[in-house]
Amino acid sequence: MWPTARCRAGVADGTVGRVIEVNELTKRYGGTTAVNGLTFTVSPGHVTGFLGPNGAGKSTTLRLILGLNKPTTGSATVDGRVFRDRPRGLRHVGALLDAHDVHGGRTAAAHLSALARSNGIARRRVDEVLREVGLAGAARRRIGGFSLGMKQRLGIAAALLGDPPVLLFDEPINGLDPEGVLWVRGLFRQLAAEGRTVFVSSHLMSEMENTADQLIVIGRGELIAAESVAEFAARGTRLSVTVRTPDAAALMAVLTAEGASVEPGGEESLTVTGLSAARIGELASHHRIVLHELATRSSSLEEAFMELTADSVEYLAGEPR
Ligand SMILES: Nc1ncnc2c1ncn2[C@@H]1O[C@H](COP(=O)(O)OP(=O)(O)OP(=O)(O)O)[C@@H](O)[C@H]1O
Repeated sequence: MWPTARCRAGVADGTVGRVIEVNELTKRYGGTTAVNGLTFTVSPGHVTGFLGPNGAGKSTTLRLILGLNKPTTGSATVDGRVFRDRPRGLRHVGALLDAHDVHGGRTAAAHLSALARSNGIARRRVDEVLREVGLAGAARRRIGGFSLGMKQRLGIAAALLGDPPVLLFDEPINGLDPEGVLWVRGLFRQLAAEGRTVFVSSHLMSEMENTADQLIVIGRGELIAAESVAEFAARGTRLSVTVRTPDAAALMAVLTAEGASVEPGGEESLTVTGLSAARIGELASHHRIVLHELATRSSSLEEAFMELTADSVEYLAGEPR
């Protein structure tokens, strides 16, 4: 839970815009097109996952939303305006972009105090956010000695410092231990439940499926999907049936003749698509083929993500040695 002292002015007064709008956004670096004609909206009250394989353009898009880089064409706005034109800084949008991008010689408290001062934020927020992210005990330690997980927590503290209605996080789960991962998921959901806009990038669907309720998926700088997690999951729900039988060749012939697509696996198992488990059972019984296993499985969110982004994966590993 939030400390009672937590200020909520920006959130509670309802006057601060929370919608992120990305419109026909393109960013080129010389011959590299990092972002290509992206259009999407991120709304308050949700955790929106921003997914894409390595090099898809997620960090570039977040930097453009924050006004840290200029678009080649198109626009990225928060509350209808380019963010760098807004005077309220960290009190409007909080962001964790790169956890390493901090002065290692400073203490955690000094780092946050400097940010608070330059953004007109009360000093007491420094202690509040340090407590919130579990770093109160490390407040006087130099950041240079922090683990990646501690730096992520510090970056999250900095994002929360101004109690902003809009929050962006670039790969915040990297380096966190299991307790940290659970904590950060709960934190994001809590922030969204408070009516904030929470936009979180990741290259792993598994990190997002228990956290986000909306998804923006990109590949090679282009939009692949913008929908709820439930809608995204439905795309990938291609049912397959796993069958184990000592007579795999005979069953394969029967099922193929019925129009199913059958892939042989190890240990006398077959993976069948295009026929229900019930129909496979009937056919096996009719042909007196013994079954040792008959199980339906639906493809996971991770598989749906891999399928959808397969054509846009830039960096593929070779065959294992
Ligand atoms: N400053 C830059 N100069 C040149 N190319 C850049 C620059 N920033 C990003 N790129 C290129 O733009 C593309 C998108 O990079 P970006 O970092 O936005 O992707 P990402 O989805 O955040 O990837 P990752 O998950 O690996 O962090 C990549 O091909 C990258 O090499």
